[in-house]
Amino acid sequence: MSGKPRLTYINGRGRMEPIRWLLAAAGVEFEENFVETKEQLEKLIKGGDLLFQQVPMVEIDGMKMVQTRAILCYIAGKYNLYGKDLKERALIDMYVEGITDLMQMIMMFPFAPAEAKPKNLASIEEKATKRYFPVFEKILKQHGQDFLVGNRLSWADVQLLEAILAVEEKVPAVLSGFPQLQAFKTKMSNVPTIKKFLQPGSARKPPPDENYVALVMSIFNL
Ligand SMILES: N[C@@H](CCC(=O)N[C@@H](CSCc1ccccc1I)C(=O)NCC(=O)O)C(=O)O
Repeated sequence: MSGKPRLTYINGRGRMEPIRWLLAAAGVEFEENFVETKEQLEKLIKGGDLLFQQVPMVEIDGMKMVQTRAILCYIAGKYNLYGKDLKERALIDMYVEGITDLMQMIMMFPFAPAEAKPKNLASIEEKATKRYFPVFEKILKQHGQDFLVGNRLSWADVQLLEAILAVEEKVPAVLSGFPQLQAFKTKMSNVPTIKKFLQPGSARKPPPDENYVALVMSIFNL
């Protein structure tokens, strides 16, 4: 037993990627157990470790945690990335939930039929530039700190950086109208633990491709 958290999921972003980001930002090394076939998933289910017969599952502090948000909340609390008090935690929850709504669109994009993809991409760009990014541009301008909440790194900063990079993979110029977010991206990308995660060879997973889509479809009933 290494003592490190152990992540069970497919070798791809999916629902586990925000967990990888948060652990990496916290400077926590982790192990990965990749589910590669439907049979492996069924074996895990039979083994009784998956509370709702689903992954992600993270083994941490003697627990076999499931449910992505529950896992993220536990990690944020454990590694002091969840604010200094209830009100800061409330802000972090609001920001993270909003960003998660945007990330859900991105997470499901690869599975849309080809004819729907142009419309879905336009919708991602529309929501990013008209609903979500303007909110964080204003917060950063008004807050006058490097971080979204308080004056230190939190889960919200990590989730926003992940979302900025994910949208830029589809819409490279998406930050052209958001100078505060451009500065935020540069500063957050240079936080040592995040900078290390952004280096090639880290546990960060690549953008979804057709192999990833085939893998997910072969294992899960999407
Ligand atoms: N509420 C749960 C949902 C977990 C979930 O849907 N897990 C899927 C794998 S992620 C699937 C996935 C992978 C990539 C992109 C989108 C999606 I959805 C699963 O185990 N399905 C098996 C089953 O439900 O029987 C969470 O947040 O963790």
